Amino acid sequence: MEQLVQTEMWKARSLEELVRILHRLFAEDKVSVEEVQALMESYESNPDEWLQYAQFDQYRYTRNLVDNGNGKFNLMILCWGEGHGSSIHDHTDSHCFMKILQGNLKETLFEWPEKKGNGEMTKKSERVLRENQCAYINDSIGLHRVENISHTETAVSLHLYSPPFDSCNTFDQRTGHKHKVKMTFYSQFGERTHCATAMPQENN
Ligand SMILES: N[C@@H](CS(=O)O)C(=O)O
Ligand SMILES: [Fe+2]
Repeated sequence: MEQLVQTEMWKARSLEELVRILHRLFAEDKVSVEEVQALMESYESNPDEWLQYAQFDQYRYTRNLVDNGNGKFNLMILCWGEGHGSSIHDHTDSHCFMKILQGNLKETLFEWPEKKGNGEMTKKSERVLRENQCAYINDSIGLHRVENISHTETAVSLHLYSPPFDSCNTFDQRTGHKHKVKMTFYSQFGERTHCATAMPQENN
């Protein structure tokens, strides 16, 4: 029998509703990247709904777990102080959605280095992501670095990773050498954790 393909357009009216719809989408066998991206973009950031998760550190960006997606995805809020950024990194073969909740973040894309990388990494593009925009990346698109380049404003972003992962590779921009790092949460469900390591920030 012929099946009708349903192309629903979701609108998330709150963070809670966003989480609910994400659970529904990820319970299916196949998940559409465009659908998740559009859904995340449809949520209009409301600080009252996410402030409880937004814990900042003085020295580096923090990762704060909001929901573990029934094992299918991790949804987290990242808090970026003025000038904070990540190293160039991959996403461990997962899908990565990144929505801006507050402020702006600069995303720089890089090509994967040659196997025996021994030189400056190739920059592909850069862009500034603004409030409510949702970007997408995976390892076949390339590597990226994310930075809050503002000296006066903090930034907050909402990231969804599927499947969840707790380590990734960082890359030295000058040499292309990679280094595996473990990533932990600064807080989980609003509660501060004991160990917390985010990616060390290179100073380029
Ligand atoms: N992928 C990074 C954040 S970002 O710089 O895209 C992380 O999960 O910590
Ligand atoms: Fe990333």
